[in-house]
Amino acid sequence: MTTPLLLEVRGLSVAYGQVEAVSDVSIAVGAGEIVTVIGRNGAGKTTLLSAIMGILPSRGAVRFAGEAVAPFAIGERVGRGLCLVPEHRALFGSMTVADNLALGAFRHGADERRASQDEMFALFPRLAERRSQLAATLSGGERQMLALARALMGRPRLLMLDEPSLGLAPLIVRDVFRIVAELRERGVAILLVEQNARAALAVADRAYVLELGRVALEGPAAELARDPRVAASYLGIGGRHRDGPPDALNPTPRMSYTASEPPGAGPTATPRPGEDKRP
Ligand SMILES: Nc1ncnc2c1ncn2[C@@H]1O[C@H](COP(=O)(O)OP(=O)(O)OP(=O)(O)O)[C@@H](O)[C@H]1O
Repeated sequence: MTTPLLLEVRGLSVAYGQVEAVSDVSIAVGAGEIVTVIGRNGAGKTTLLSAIMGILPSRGAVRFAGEAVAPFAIGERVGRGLCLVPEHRALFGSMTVADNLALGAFRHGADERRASQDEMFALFPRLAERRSQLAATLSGGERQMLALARALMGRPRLLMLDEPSLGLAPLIVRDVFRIVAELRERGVAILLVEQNARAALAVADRAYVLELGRVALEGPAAELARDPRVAASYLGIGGRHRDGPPDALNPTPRMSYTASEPPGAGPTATPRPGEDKRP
């Protein structure tokens, strides 16, 4: 990766009681990058984002913009430019679109808030048309747009999106991913967690495949999209459907690129503990 690292996660593990949902996960997001983490239901994607945000306790190291974030509570992480749009979108249904947006910039002064709102209404014209409408009455796609816009009101440096395509019609999904690509152009880095592997790999620069809480594959998104195991297990191409066995990429050798290797260097193995590194 040539861009400076914005987010660096090293050896992150998260347990619910005795059950480890995320195990020794290392991922990185460079400034201005879109990085996606794809995986099936229960792979640990939401848990990973929650731990990075400080919502869940974890072991391992998380650095954001060169600083270890462990001492910072959620609000302080937000203040530093780290923002999460959760899967359930967490809007205030009985408040208007405009008021939901204002909440996203509650730390900013009135002038900055107004400027951010104007910017959001330019980026999301449907929200501008519905500025006085209650959030509860919006369509699913509009709710997702509002959740995105509200997060952007805080002017994040890294936006973490948990399944933004969930429950949306294909045309709306296309709109959401178009906005995600546009955010990169505006300098916002994106960590995108998705089950919709096809759309996520199409928009992302780099990708990680999470299986049973572990990184099974990583590399440039375009290369992973061509990887026959990803195609078979996550894109429904070549025989095996994405609803196949839960650990579909294993027991084949775990292939990956590490963040320090140049893109295009070809797949390398990410060994599990006690497993040999294979070519
Ligand atoms: N609060 C909790 N208590 C106990 N186990 C949990 C809790 N939340 C999640 N888990 C378990 O942790 C594992 C990872 O869940 P997680 O929600 O992170 O997966 P996910 O990849 O985001 O799945 P999905 O795509 O369905 O949202 C699952 O086995 C899940 O059942």
